[in-house]
Amino acid sequence: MNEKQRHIIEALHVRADRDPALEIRERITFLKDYLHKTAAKGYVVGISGGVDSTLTGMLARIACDEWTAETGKPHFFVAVRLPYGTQLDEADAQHALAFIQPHKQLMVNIKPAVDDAISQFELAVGEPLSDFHKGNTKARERMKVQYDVAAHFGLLVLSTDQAPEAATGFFTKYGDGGADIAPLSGLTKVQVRSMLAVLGAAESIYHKTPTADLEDDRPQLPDEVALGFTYDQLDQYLSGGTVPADVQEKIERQYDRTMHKRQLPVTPFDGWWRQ
Ligand SMILES: Nc1ncnc2c1ncn2[C@@H]1O[C@H](COP(=O)(O)OP(=O)(O)OC[C@H]2O[C@@H]([n+]3cccc(C(=O)O)c3)[C@H](O)[C@@H]2O)[C@@H](O)[C@H]1O
Ligand SMILES: Nc1ncnc2c1ncn2[C@@H]1O[C@H](COP(=O)(O)OP(=O)(O)OP(=O)(O)O)[C@@H](O)[C@H]1O
Ligand SMILES: [Mg+2]
Repeated sequence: MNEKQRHIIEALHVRADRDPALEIRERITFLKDYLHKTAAKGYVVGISGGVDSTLTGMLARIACDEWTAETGKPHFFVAVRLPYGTQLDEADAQHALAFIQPHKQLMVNIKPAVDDAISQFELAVGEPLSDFHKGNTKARERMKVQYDVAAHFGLLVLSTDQAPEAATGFFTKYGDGGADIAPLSGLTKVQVRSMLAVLGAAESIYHKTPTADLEDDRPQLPDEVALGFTYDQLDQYLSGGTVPADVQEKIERQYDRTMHKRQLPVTPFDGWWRQ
């Protein structure tokens, strides 16, 4: 393992030897501890039908149940469906909701807001926003809705970010990257899947192909196609293993290129970007 790989693994708190049952318990405790500290009434997250939000939602629902029982005060988890119009894999999102059993479910169609924003952009600039950039607008609109729900009900917004996404900056800055608390931090993708399996999710849920599903022109595009390497390879690298040299180079380049996404806005007092 070279120095760079060791640095990335440490910076992202990845550990290959995590026991799924133990991780479930520790992360639920973390979510309860933060409710205790902040006196928030619970948590909210967007449920897409993908593995990351399903695990995040399940941990949050259990944490809220336990904290309600322990304090005698009601705490609750709100799941928000945030489709852009009709979602092709809506059935998977419904399966995820049935598994999680959130205390409250909401559905906000982000299409009118996103379409309005990009048509006003086009009016102002005189050129259309690309389909790729429109994808990031969708992610930011989802963030906005989750913050509205959090403010209205006195909740905190959950991030679904795990180690492979953090390492590659594979999230929208201030979109799905914008949240209050990140309970899946440091987990590899296979650890996320194993935790869902231990929690009793159906195989169709924990084996679902990851997709950001942000582009109109390439619906359901698998993350692995967009990234140019596989989650297994990313997990392998983040677990201290060996991957083909070209993949290693791509991962490390992507990590460096997206350093700004793992920081607060750059100030004159920060040094990380000068290195
Ligand atoms: N060096 C630098 N220092 C400080 N800021 C810098 C910067 N370079 C760009 N920026 C800023 O960052 C912006 C680019 O970042 P950003 O807007 O995030 O956009 P970008 O990283 O270009 O795109 C987001 C990527 O994440 C993927 N994604 C998004 C959302 C969800 C998921 C998923 O897995 O579900 C995946 C998406 O498919 C895409 O590949 C620039 O427009 C600029 O404002
Ligand atoms: N259609 C959607 N409805 C509600 N929330 C969404 C939707 N699309 C994305 N999100 C939110 O954005 C987050 C980031 O998406 P991402 O694709 O990384 O995670 P995922 O869909 O949960 O899992 P996977 O990576 O396996 O697809 C989701 O976890 C979810 O909170
Ligand atoms: Mg997804």
